[in-house]
Amino acid sequence: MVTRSGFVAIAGRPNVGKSTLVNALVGRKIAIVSDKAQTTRRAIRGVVTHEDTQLVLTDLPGVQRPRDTLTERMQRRVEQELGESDAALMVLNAVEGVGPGDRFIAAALRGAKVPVVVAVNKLDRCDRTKVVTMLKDAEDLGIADDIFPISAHKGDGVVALLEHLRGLMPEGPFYFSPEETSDQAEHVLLAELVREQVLRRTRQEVPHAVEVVIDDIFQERDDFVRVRALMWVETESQKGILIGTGGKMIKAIGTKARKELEREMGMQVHLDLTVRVRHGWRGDDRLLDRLGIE
Ligand SMILES: Nc1nc2c(ncn2[C@@H]2O[C@H](COP(=O)(O)OP(=O)(O)OP(=O)(O)O)[C@@H](O)[C@H]2O)c(=O)[nH]1
Repeated sequence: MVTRSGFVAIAGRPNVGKSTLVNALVGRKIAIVSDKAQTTRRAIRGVVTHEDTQLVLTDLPGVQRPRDTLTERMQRRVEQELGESDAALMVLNAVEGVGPGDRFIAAALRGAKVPVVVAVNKLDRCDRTKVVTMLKDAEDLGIADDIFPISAHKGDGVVALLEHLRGLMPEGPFYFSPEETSDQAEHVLLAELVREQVLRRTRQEVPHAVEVVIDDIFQERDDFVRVRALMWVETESQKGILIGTGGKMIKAIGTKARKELEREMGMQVHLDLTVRVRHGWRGDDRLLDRLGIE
């Protein structure tokens, strides 16, 4: 059998629904979903294998103007990923319309030497007039001939998009065995599941100041595993918020995160959460390396 395989770099402003789309394409919970901007700090991949074609999806962090060390590193990663991809998929949010952020990303994609596809997402929240305007605006970005109206949330239009992307992949051997849906180390996925619960429960600067690292996974029995996770924050006050009055917050995060881990790992989980303060970790290259953030 002649197989096709390739990498699809997914770009788009924070919150347009990239993670939801990756999940819809892969059909499994891979990328974390949150209504807070910039959830995805690392490039998270999902793998879709269908018949003779394999797509490796790279869920890129939002392309943004560099603000601090971490964001500059993100930017470098975005450019590197585009250079190593076979197609780029830009996601737009039809509810918010095309804005300066989208044009900034479009400009970055214009230099890409691979086919660019645009997905206009969240159509379930738009009326007909808005959809027509949005498709026109998407076309006016001038980066893609192929524009797909979709609802990643409901799954509408996702199959057509997937079929189109499959057609863009060059001939080549599969990168992953057909059963694999993600190349992430298990601990990265588990850490993201814990962090998702932090994002859901905290406000303002706290969500983005928190990084979760899985410190230890100890399989005690076939059906029981102990997971130790460290939550790094930048200040004592953030630590206080995460722990909460009488430990209420950390308990709530831990309970929900444990259930998510149990679902992911398919066994009983004991989750041990510790909060640690690391002042200014965003600017610390050594710590970023340890956390696996490039
Ligand atoms: N109504 C509707 N909501 C959607 C759709 N797709 C995503 N959302 C919602 O939009 C929000 C952001 O979705 P994400 O998938 O986290 O967005 P993202 O682009 O990955 O965001 P970052 O990772 O933060 O850059 C979530 O609340 C999703 O449930 C859609 O098709 N329709």
